[in-house]
Amino acid sequence: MIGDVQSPPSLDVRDVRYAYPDGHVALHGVDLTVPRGDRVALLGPNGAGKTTLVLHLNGILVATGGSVTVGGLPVSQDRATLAEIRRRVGIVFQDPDDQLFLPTVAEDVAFGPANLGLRGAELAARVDEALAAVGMAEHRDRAPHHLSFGQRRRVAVATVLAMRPEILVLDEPSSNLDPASRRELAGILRALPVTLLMVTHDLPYALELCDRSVILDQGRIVADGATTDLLADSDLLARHRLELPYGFTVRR
Ligand SMILES: Nc1ncnc2c1ncn2[C@@H]1O[C@H](COP(=O)(O)OP(=O)(O)OP(=O)(O)O)[C@@H](O)[C@H]1O
Repeated sequence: MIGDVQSPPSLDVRDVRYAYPDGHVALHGVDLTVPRGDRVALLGPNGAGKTTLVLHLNGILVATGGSVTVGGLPVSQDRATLAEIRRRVGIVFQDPDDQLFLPTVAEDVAFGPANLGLRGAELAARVDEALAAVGMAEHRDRAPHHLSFGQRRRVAVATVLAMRPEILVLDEPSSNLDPASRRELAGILRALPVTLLMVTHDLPYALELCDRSVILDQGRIVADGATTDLLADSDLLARHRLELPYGFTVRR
């Protein structure tokens, strides 16, 4: 998708630094801009700082230095701002069960927008729209714990979409999915009219969904470019402990 140059970027991370309370420095000055409508993969080996960075995007962690701006609004700990930032940044965590806790799918999807004050027909329309976007409309009255893992992941995506986020952040969206569910989710994600930042170790998934990728390693962005170029660079991948599946090659 082509970035919208008229509006502020969905995400603007400037020189973000973060040290955990034990003194471990996890981010050493990260810069990342994601224009509205783009899909970007965030790659990197275990311990690179990907989760730490994601937790800065909606103010769960507070940077030791630098700034994060979402759709032009700076992340801050001010209550009203933080509530708006959390609406704008929809994070889908790896385990859908962290996001589903109500008796029915529809109630789980309604939870966020109801907290924003939506009621009645407006709320119902929001729920229908989000469930339709992930192909789960027919399951609206089922119990989330009766669904398959792949279906629960889709519902978790719907809970976030129902907030009409500025940016959808997905943590390992393809993990634990069988090949058909993985492919179906890719189709769903590709069709969403939303800015997307996808954290993944699944390099073919990054290639399939994101024109652009960034590689984070030891708390620093070490590459930022076309996914095809990055994945075709075997030296770059090896330097940062990234591996394509056996037999999978990428040509520029
Ligand atoms: N609560 C914590 N206290 C101290 N250090 C931490 C804490 N959480 C993470 N770290 C350290 O910060 C660094 C970055 O961790 P992070 O979880 O952000 O990496 P990641 O790229 O998400 O890794 P993975 O791919 O394994 O999920 C690691 O060195 C990790 O050990």
